Formats: sequence, C-alpha cells, structure tokens
Amino acid sequence: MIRLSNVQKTYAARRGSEEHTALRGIDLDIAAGEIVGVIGRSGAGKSTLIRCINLLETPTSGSVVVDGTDVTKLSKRDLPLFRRQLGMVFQHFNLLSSRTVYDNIALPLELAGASKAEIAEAVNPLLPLVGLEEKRDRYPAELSGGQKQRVGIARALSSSPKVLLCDEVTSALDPETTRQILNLLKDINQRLGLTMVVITHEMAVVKALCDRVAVMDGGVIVEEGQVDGIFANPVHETTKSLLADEFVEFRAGQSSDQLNGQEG
Ligand SMILES: Nc1ncnc2c1ncn2[C@@H]1O[C@H](COP(=O)(O)OP(=O)(O)OP(=O)(O)O)[C@@H](O)[C@H]1O
Repeated sequence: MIRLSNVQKTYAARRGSEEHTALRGIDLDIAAGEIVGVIGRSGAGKSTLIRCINLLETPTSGSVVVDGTDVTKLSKRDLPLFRRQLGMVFQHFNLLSSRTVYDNIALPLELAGASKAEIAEAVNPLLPLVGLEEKRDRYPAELSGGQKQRVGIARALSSSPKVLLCDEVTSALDPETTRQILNLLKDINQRLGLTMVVITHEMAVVKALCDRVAVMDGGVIVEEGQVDGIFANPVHETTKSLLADEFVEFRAGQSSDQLNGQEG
C-alpha cells in the first residue's frame, strides 16, 4: 500500500540555522491492512517521515508510492484528491472549538464540497463507531481528552481514507484513556481493513497496537521487524534503550500500584 524507496529529506538552511538532513535514505514497505509503528526519540525524523507520506513535505530525493501512485510526481491540482486517501490523527486533536462534534467530523467533507446529505451519510455511522453518539451536539470544551481524540479519529475517517496516519495520538492522554484509544484504533483497523502508520516514542504503544515496527535514529531506520520478534530479541542499541524506558515505566507503575495497595 505504501512504499518508501531511498527517501531523503534535507531542510534548507535558514537565517540562523544550517541545512539539516532529517531523513537519510529511508526504505519502508507497508502492506494493505497492516499497522506499522515508527518509533524513535525526539528528532529522529518520525514526523518528517509521516509528512513525506502525505506530502506536507516534499522529499529531497527518493520515491513515495501510495496505492500504486508515486505521489512525489503528483501535480498541485491532484494533491487534494490524493490527501483525501490519507486520514491524519494528531497529538493535540486540532479540533475547532466553535464547531460541535458532528461539525468537526464533517469538516473535511464540507471542505471537499460534499452535500448535506452526503455528509450525514458519512458522519452518522462514524459517531457510534467511535462511541460518541451521545456527544453529537457537544463542543470540544465539553469533552474529555479521550473524547476529543475520538472526534479526531472520526474526522480522519470521514473521507473514507485508505490509510490512517497517527502522529503521537496518545501522548496527551492518561494511561487508561490511552488503552481505550489504542483499542479503538485496533478495532477500526480490523473492521475497516485500514492501513495505519503510527508514530510514537513509546514501545508500549507499539506493543499494544502494531504488527510491525521500524525503529528510527538520526534519520535512518536502524531496526525493523515484527513486533513480537523485536520485543523478544532487540538488536540495535536504540531499540534496547527504548525498551529499557518501557521497563522503567512498568516498574514505576508497579511500585505505585503497590503503594496504592498499601494505602487501601
Ligand atoms: N521545517 C524544518 N526546518 C528545519 N529543520 C527541521 C524542520 N522540521 C524538522 N527539522 C529537524 O529535522 C529533525 C527531525 O525532526 P522531526 O520532527 O521529523 O523528528 P521527530 O522524530 O518527529 O521528533 P519529535 O518526536 O520531537 O517530534 C530534527 O533535528 C528537527 O530539528
């Protein structure tokens, strides 16, 4: 479904900053229906990678093929239609505060010129899918973080994309809400057969959601494979250290559980 071949991205020098190469020859194949995690520390190039898939950034060289089309060769005129095949979910939800849940979900369709009837046909089934039927006419300020992210997911699904790009979608959520949102994404993947690219800095997210993972460091993929295999036998130092973070968090969670147990 998605094939990145030798993708390089160099940001041009600006006043006060030198040119910076954020991606250094990325090769990555993502099959239809697969959930692939891209994990790395801050500055590894994860966001740049996702922005080269939806062409918010143009790769300096290399090719990005989505569903058989080399998207780096698309004309400006064809870009909006291409982008509609890719749903994007963000860390900070990016909802419009003056619009209800329904109208936020409808926004991409409205912008694409869909009629009211077409919008209703697309948005109404999404409300139960993300568990927001009761909140249809509420505004973002009246929602919890998890509910806001459900709106973000439904909005990304409204134009029936083939691919969902998720950028740190649980980083602003507490652990229980994170679990619920990851379960929702897994459920959507299974029901709709959507291909998903999941950017994260947390191995726990990869473990809960992804089939395969690519570990990035310094603009390259340093290790890649099935999630179970990578967890059982990490080879690269970056992978080992990201897994070690998870272990520390797990231990911290355990000791706070123990503390809670003592208090109870
Ligand atoms: N528009 C830009 N102009 C210049 N350099 C940039 C630009 N965007 C990103 N970079 C640089 O490219 C590198 C990769 O950035 P990117 O945002 O892709 O990393 P990331 O892994 O997503 O990090 P984070 O988790 O902090 O978002 C960083 O060194 C960053 O400073």
